[in-house]
Amino acid sequence: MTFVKICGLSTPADVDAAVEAGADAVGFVMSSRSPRHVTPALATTLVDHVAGRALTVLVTNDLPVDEAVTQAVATGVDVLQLHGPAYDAGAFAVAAEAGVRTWRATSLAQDPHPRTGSHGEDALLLDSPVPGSGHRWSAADLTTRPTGRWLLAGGLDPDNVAAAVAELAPWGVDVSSGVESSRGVKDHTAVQRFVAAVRA
Ligand SMILES: O=C(O)c1ccccc1NCC(=O)[C@H](O)[C@H](O)COP(=O)(O)O
Repeated sequence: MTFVKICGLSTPADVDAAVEAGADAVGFVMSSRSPRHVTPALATTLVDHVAGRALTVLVTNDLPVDEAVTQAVATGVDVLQLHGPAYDAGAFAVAAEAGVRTWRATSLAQDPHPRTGSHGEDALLLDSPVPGSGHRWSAADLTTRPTGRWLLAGGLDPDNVAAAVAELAPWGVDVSSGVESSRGVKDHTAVQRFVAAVRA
């Protein structure tokens, strides 16, 4: 069964909508310039609200790795998603030394031949170059398809996700702006439609 992560949640009602729709994971973004940014206090509240009903993922692209690890531990998330070129293999080693499980988010522009686990990560998320933008990258450019635990992301929505899954057979999918009514505001009906489309 395809794993589903709904990313960029910022209220307890968002969490309930994702979990009740059947999402496997929920993501909380800690990135100063994101419309989905959550403070450490809010992230902790949201993780507590999940209460084990889904995997919790802290996502960042601009925190120094030490700070990201500190926040992952403090908020109690299951996984730290280090997103983009700021994080090299050394950064993943820092997280591993602290006992923090990681996912690595990259794009074909950054990493033309992405390989799950190349930085010691538990899963790979293949995204567009601008995270959370809804930009759809071309699967035709994917010459080497990752194997193992990899998630497809970037421009997915309830109407295109089934075809994307059929075409690329990823281990999982991730969505943010494709299930929003306006930037940073989750549309709970769209969340439900997205998960149902993947499951169907
Ligand atoms: O969503 C953000 O604003 C964001 C900001 C900084 C780093 C990562 C961010 N999102 C991470 C995700 O995993 C998104 O779900 C992924 O980029 C897909 O986004 P979308 O194309 O909008 O579905």
